[in-house]
Amino acid sequence: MSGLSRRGLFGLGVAGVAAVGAGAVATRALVDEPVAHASSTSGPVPFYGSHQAGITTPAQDRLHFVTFDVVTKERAELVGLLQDWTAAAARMTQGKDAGTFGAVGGDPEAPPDDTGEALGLPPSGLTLTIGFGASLFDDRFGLADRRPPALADLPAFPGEDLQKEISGGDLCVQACANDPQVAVHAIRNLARIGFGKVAVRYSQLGFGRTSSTSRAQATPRNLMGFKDGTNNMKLEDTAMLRDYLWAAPGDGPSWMDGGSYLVTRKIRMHVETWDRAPLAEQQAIFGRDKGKGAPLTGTNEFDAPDFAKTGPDGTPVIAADAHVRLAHPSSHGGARLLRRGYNFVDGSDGLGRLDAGLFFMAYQRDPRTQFVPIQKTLSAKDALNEYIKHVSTGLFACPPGVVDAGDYWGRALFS
Ligand SMILES: C=CC1=C(C)c2cc3[nH]c(cc4nc(cc5[nH]c(cc1n2)c(C)c5CCC(=O)O)C(CCC(=O)O)=C4C)c(C)c3C=C
Ligand SMILES: [Fe+2]
Repeated sequence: MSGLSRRGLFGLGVAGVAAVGAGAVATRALVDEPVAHASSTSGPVPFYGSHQAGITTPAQDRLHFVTFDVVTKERAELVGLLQDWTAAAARMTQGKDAGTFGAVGGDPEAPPDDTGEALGLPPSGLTLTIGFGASLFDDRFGLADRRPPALADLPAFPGEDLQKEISGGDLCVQACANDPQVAVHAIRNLARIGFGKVAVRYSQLGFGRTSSTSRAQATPRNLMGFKDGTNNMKLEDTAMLRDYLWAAPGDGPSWMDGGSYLVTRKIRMHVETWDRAPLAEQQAIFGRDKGKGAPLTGTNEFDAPDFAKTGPDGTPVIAADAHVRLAHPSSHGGARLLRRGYNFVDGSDGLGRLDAGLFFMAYQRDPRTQFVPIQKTLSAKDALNEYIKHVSTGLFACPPGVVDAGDYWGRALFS
């Protein structure tokens, strides 16, 4: 038993118990799961599927995001690591220890193959999602001709103040869960397994998802107090996901078919300044009401904004520099993003200010026609710019899902 699950069966839910008890049979059933989500906040999310979990999966409450630099020069070692990581990820997402012996089941004279801090905790909706950064496609691993055109470096945007030490990375892993200890445990164990082959470049903790990715979820609030994610792309929007989320055959190299591109931006908020801005100004900046999240031209949260509507003075009710006007698909030829960001507070900055903001994450089919034009517009015109600063950036090609236990993260890229 200890080799199968050191965390026990409680909280696993029906699918999790089946996975623990029935091995390969249960795994096969998980492959057919149409949408990767847990039946409860503590249950398991299926790991295997044609797309990676953690993208359309209803956004969990907690994030531990990490990027790694690959330090080995051997392609075979990198492939071996991806295989080992995949096996550990398949286990941990189902509430098992990272390795088959576990935190306490192995040789007492050897380091345990799991660090142990998730012992007794349920799977908590853990998803692990991998991405490959542009730097992986340099001359080290023979991948230069496999770099997707959509993984083009992001241009510089006005006003950003990017810190190299917390930007980029050869690989990224997004761990999302409804228990922060479960997300941290997963990243820590991947880093442990990668010792000598990869080195952590930076990591970011997040809390309080700032987007809904399913219509079944209530819209959460960001640290500016506004509902965030109202007009996000959601897993129920099947046609939009096809057009704006998943890389399709013919888009680029076939190894990315069924994958998606992740843009990350750590965005510091000047919360103390924001908190001194009048309510009317805050609402004008977003173009939405702070209470219900309704557009300033409507009454309810999901009313469509009317950008043509003018007030008694003849000026637009939703201002020309309002965030939702500038980011709206109608300003970008229909382009959309699947936003999946998290709030962060990294303590204080030594100057009496909270080091707080939004760890923005957005998945898309092609950043060149989605994130880049939207951010170009926002960086040039958004009234919100007075209160925010982009301090880190990342762009990653997230391959399609791992289909079964014989497959591994990025297999099509290396074969
Ligand atoms: C380049 C993309 C975007 C960045 C960067 C960004 C930063 C950012 N956004 C908020 C808060 C809100 N954003 C909202 C909507 C919204 N934002 C983007 C894109 C970026 N935001 C899009 C595409 C949209 C949807 C626009 C639409 O279709 O109406 C909203 C409104 C509610 C909602 O629909 O989610 C809020 C609030 C912050 C605080 C921020 C940087 C710190
Ligand atoms: Fe936004």
